Amino acid sequence: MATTVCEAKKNTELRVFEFSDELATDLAEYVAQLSEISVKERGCFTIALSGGPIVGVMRKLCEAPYQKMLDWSKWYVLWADERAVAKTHAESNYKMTKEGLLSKVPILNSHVYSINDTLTVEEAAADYEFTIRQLVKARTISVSEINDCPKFDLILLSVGPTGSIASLHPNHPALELTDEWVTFITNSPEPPPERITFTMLVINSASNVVIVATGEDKARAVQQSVSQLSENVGPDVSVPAKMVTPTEGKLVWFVDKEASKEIELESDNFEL
Ligand SMILES: O=C(O)[C@H](O)[C@@H](O)[C@H](O)[C@H](O)COP(=O)(O)O
Repeated sequence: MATTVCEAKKNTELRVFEFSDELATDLAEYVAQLSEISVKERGCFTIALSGGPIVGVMRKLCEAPYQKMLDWSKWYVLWADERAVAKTHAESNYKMTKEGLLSKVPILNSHVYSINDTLTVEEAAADYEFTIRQLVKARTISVSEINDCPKFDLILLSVGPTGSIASLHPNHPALELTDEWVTFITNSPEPPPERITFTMLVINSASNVVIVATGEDKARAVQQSVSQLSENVGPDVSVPAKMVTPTEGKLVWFVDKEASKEIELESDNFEL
């Protein structure tokens, strides 16, 4: 199977890859292009990452030509969600990112904004929102003209088997928050239970959102999230990934063969 690219609806694209290496290569190229555009237009590139397979699929950015080509000194790195554990803990998204990306490319330490792991999860969420407010105030992070929300150049997410994204899980009240930028949960169905997460408000205010789906256990979630992309449906809190519809931005799904098993690419839902 060659790489399949579908324009599922305006500003939403679905890319399906036969091999994981192809997915990683295309993702690296896509992130590199966004970085180049943002640095040219705004002088910096703000990216928010999540956990799961994200750092692994970004691996090609640490290799030639990107390792030397990208203007890493202009990158500002934050997390769309983080587990409330110490930064040295095996489950810390920061630790995973440090080992897989930050230690391999010349991103400035002063441009890396991790969660304060000495606070309670509730305090850490408020503290992280404050950090983001300062970056918005300084215009390091752009601002949405619609709702004054932070407008990240890229939010890079991975979908969970239930359709979760960041640490927003199906039917969780956090999905319906309309004021907060960052919130916390204490009952994540996936361990560890305490996490902080961007709200849908911030995710949907980004200039670009990427959702990565790898592995057969994501097939159902991908099908549920993308099958109605071409229709105008209201928010469906039972499938958080389906709620990702950037207001002024673009969404691209990077899906591997296994995770694409339940979608019918030839259906009327997609224009090939
Ligand atoms: O820190 C986290 O747990 C995440 O940010 C979360 O969004 C995760 O990436 C997905 O739930 C998919 O994770 P898996 O691929 O490991 O199922």
